[in-house]
Parts: sequence; structure tokens; C-alpha cells
Amino acid sequence: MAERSFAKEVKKLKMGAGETFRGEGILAVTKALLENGVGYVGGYQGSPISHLMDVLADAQEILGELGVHFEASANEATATAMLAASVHYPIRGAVTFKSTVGTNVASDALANLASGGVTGGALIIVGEDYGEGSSIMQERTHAFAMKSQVWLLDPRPNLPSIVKAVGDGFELSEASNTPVMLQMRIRSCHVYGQFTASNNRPPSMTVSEALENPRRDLTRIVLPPATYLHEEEKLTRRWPAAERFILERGINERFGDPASRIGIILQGGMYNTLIRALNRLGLASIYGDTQIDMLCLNAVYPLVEGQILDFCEGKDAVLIVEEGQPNFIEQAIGHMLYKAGARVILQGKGMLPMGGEYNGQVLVDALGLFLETHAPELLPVAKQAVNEPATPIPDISAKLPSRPPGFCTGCPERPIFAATKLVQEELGPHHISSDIGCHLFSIMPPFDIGATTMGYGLGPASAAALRNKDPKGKRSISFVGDGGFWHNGLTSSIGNAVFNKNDGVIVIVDNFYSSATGGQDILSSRADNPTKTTQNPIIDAVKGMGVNWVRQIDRTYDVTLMRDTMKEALASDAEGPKVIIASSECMLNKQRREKPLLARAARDGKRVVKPRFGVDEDICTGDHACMRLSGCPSLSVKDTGDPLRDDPVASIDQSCVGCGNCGEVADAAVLCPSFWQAELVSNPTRGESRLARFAQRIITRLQARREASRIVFQ
Ligand SMILES: O=C(O)C(=O)Cc1c[nH]c2ccccc12
Repeated sequence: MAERSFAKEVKKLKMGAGETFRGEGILAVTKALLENGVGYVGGYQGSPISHLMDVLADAQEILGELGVHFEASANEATATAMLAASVHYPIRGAVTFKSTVGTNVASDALANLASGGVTGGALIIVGEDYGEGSSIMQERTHAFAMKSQVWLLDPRPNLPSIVKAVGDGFELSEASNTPVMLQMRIRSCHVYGQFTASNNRPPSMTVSEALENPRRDLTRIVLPPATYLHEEEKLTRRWPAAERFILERGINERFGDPASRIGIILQGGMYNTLIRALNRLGLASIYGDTQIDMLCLNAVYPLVEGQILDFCEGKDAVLIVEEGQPNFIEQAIGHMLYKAGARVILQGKGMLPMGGEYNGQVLVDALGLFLETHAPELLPVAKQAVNEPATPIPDISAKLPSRPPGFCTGCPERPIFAATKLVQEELGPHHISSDIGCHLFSIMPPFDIGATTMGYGLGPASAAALRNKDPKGKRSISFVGDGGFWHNGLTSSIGNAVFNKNDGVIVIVDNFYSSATGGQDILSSRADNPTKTTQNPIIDAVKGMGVNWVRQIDRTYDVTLMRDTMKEALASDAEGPKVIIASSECMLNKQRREKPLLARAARDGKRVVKPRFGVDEDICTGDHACMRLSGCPSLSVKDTGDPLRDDPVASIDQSCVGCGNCGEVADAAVLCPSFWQAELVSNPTRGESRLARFAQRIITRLQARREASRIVFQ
């Protein structure tokens, strides 16, 4: 992480036995890895597990002392393949990524890893980005666990339970020779709490020791005939071993009164919200004391049949609280009960919504319905005798402005899309393929650019079929970020386009970081990184792949140049893909680095210049064309108070960072002469101060003269 320091978090990783660790769930996982003798850690950043990667990247000193190898993996497949170090060696390894997108990418390595099985504990920490705060398609990691037979832990969202799950996960993995996924939901990652730390433990075998004494075992390699035997071993040896471990270790927890006629089986991750819902219904204390019998599945795959049947024994009705669809757990439990001839009524989806996040209100409603149907006597009087409808909550969504995701103030990607818009204004609409990253905000107004997004690094790949048989006809335009480019785009998108003689225009949006995931360094980052090799130019990689037509633009804010280069690419006679590398630093990271430096320089009495832009109200016509081509959050509207002017004028607020985009856009579009640029000078020279005072005097005089002749409306 180039521009942010995690020194405070790193200090917490050093805590010893008995100290109280306070912090976020995902940081607790990071500490627990070190306490459990992990030998190596890898992963690919993404919300909500970026923090794990970022903190470890800054913790090289501790990792070095313990002999733990850490890598920022090229992508999730690389991360998962790294777990190969636990196949033959008794070394504990952990990797992390965002799920399900990362798991999709990882699934090749995941299936191979699961087939051969592991000797050392292999833990995959998946950040389950599901629910109202998610940025991705709504799917379940659970499906991957089932298809590859990888065990899935879903601990209750509190720090001691999360920390325990890390240790349990390693041991479960070793006891059953199977990789284990630790599912960390958004709210588990960000839950705040505390636990009592243990000492960090060096790995029982380091990766260096493994290299000095290499081992291989033919029966663990995924190649016939071993592959056929792996499946049998999964079913006859590894699965029963996992079930035994889950029971003996007491991974799943039982709460409430076991004699209760009704019961709830829930995913561990649902526990906090469920308790809150019971609490609101008057059926649980805020600390979780309740009479309702609950089986909390901290291991959601595999389910232990005996445990489930035992729980349901003698009950009238059982509710399954399982977030996400398909309802794998409910189906499995239904199947177990049917085979056993049980008569208990099974409730789940139907009473609960089929999909979407199970938030507090959803669970209050569903629990209310379940209890009303199967145990009305348990419901508090208020709920049983509802004789007044609840006060309706007014819908204010129509009145509030929506806040779609958009580019930051000063973002260097904005001018790229302003230029694209100008190109389309001239040459007509084109088919445009988008990728994943900040640049995907181009699909929102005011740009409205991009028709599909198929996955990370796959923007140009998703334009592959759109090949015009007329070489003079319209070509596709596609985008990929520098993050996606290095994740897999170099082969999947660029190599593919070269090999298949695609003639489309590919824009690589290079902002020097993997910005959307938190500003991590990548191969082409411009900064020095003490533990990574950076400064590998994208243009060299692209040329190495066989692209002949490449243009490097080093200041994306030059909208005229961007526009003209795109037009040239669309008209070029050159064969093969036309690649434009549009490079300017991510403004968020740039500000993180420069702001403190500038502030210190100004405090130290040094001369500091900050550019600012503004709009001349008297010239602005109020047509807001600048906003339609920019969308900068610092561009706003302002009422002049002049009754002869209908439209409010454009105005630039204090969040402006002086990137110059608005002026450039105005210039390229021949829009508007109303933008002005000023320089804010801290600690000016004596000459500058004198000049400013002189200019101010003249301006004041001119303004006074103009005011005198103005008609004033009272
Ligand atoms: O951090 C996010 O929100 C992302 O979507 C980035 C990301 C990380 N790994 C991926 C794999 C496939 C698609 C997106 C991502």
C-alpha cells in the first residue's frame, strides 16, 4: 500500500498472551493467523478483506521474525495455487480474497487443491460480499464449497468466535486433509470488538525448510489414476473425518432451552441479527439469553446429519435461517428429515425472503410469522394482540437525490470518458465494453458509456465477438484498468486480441494502483516499494504481447489529446488491436501523499502553490454543458440572485483539487470561456504580495465602478 500506513494495526499484531486486542473482525483474523503458526499467507485484495492484505503488507518485520512468507498474489487463482505448499508439507497456509468474484477466478486451483487434499492446514478466508452493501453480483460461496468439497466455516460475528474459527479451521483441515474456507461476511469483517491475544507462534515448518527437504507423494497429484481415487477418498475418509472433528470440537453451538417445542437452525453469520430480532420481539436479552432452542452452525458445510436429526427430534417446527439462494442448507436438512421419516415441520424460505440480505427487519418479520404460526403463546402480548397498525414510515426516496457511485473530485479517469463522449458526438455511438475498477463508473451519468462488464480484466475480451467485417466500419471500444490488466487482462484480453487479429480499440486506464480495492501497488505502480518490484511499464508488456499500434498518454487531463488519439485509433489502417494507455495518478492516492507534505511545508513557512478553478458568473450562461461532460462532484450550481437570469450558474466548491479537467473539457468541447484558474499561494514572496495588493486595488476600483452602474432590484 503505497499511500496509506497501517503502522497502528501492525502494532496490534505484535500483542502477546493476555493482552486485550481491540479492533475489526478482519484484523482479528490477521492476528489469529500468526497465533496459529501460519507458515505463509497470500491473497488478492478486494472489499471486504483488503484490510488483511494491507496490514500484512506493512507487517514484513513481524512476518520476517516469525519466518512467515507473505505474498500479494497476482490474482485469486495464484493465491489458491499457493496453497500447494500445504499439499505435501505439514505447513499451515492461508490465502484471502473477495467472494464470490475471487472464488470464480480461483476455482481452477481450488478444484485441484481439493482433489489432491492437503497435509498442512489450508485456510481460505473469503470476504463474502453479499447483501445491501455489496458491490458485486449476488451469489454464494457455499456453492463452491459443495462442488469442490471444501469445508465452509461461518462463525458468529464476534471477535472471540472469529479467532476460534481460525484455529478450528486449521485443525479441521489437517484432521480431514481438506482445505477449509472461512467465510467472513461484510458485517463480520467490520464488526468491532475485543479478544484476549495469545503469543504469535512461528510455523512448525517454514517454507525455507520445505525447500531444503523437498517431498512429493504421487497419490496427492491430480493425474489419473490418482484423480479417481481422490473422489473415493473424499467420500469415505475425508468427509467422515470432518464430521467427527466438527462434533468432537463442538464447532456448532446450541443455545436456549433444548426442551423447546420449536427450534431455529441458523448460519453462524446470522447469529447477531437473529438475536437482535428475538430481542425486539421480547424473546432474548441483548446478550443472547433466550428460551428458544437454537442450533448455530459455525460450520455450514458439511452438515452433520446426526446433529441435525438430534436437534429436530421431538420438535413441532424448525425454522432454517439461511441467507442467500439457492437454499442449500434447507434442502439438505429437508432431505435428511425425509429420509429419517421425521414429522417435524420445516420452515425457511417462503417465510423468509428467497434472496437478499437478512437484516434486522427481515428477521423480525419472519420470526414473528414463524412464531405466530407455530408457537403463538411465545409471542409477547404486544405482538399477539396487534390492534393498531404500525405508524407508516414515509417514503422519502423520491425527494432525496440518489447517490450513484461516481469518480472522485479530480479523478484522472473522468477526462478519458469526457473524451470518449466527444468522440461519440462526432463519430456516432459505438459498442463499448467495460471492465471492473473505478473506470466502471463511466456507465453512470453524465457519461453513460459501456454496455457490459464481464469480469476483472475481461473488458477487451468481452468485445472479442464484436468484429466488423467491414474494415472501414465502426470498431468496438473497450476499457480495462491497470489492476485488471495485471490480474489477468494481459493474457485474457490483450493476448487474445492480438492472437485473433481483433481490430478494436482498447483503452488501458492506468492510475498507478489497484485503486478500486484500496490503492494497492501493482507491477506498473510508479512508486518504489521496498518489498515489491514496481515500475514495470504497461507499454512494454503490451508490445511484448505483440501489439503494434500503441499510444502512451501521460496526462489524461489533456482531453484534446485523448479525443484525437481515440479518433486516430478508430480510423487507423493498422492491423490488430489499437491500444491506448491512458496514464495519470489516482487523485485520491495523490492527495493522500501530497496533502500532508504541502500542509507541513506551509506550516514551515515555505512557499506553497495550490491551483484552484472557478467560474465567472457573469460569463456562465447556465447551460451546464460543463457538468454534462464532467460530472465532477466539485461542480455545483449557484443562484446568482439576478431575476433576469433563469438558470443557476455553474460553481466550483472548495473540494476542487485543481486538476484542470473542467477547463480542459471546456476547451476541447469549445464550450465555455467562463472557467478561470487561480493560484492559492501560502507564504508568498514579498514581490508576489506587493503585486497582489496592487492587483486587488485595481480590481476593487473596477468593481466599484461597475456596481455603481448596476440596476438593483429591491
Ligand atoms: O474490490 C472489489 O469490489 C472488486 O470487485 C475487485 C475484485 C477483486 N477481485 C476480483 C475478481 C473478479 C472481479 C472483481 C474483483
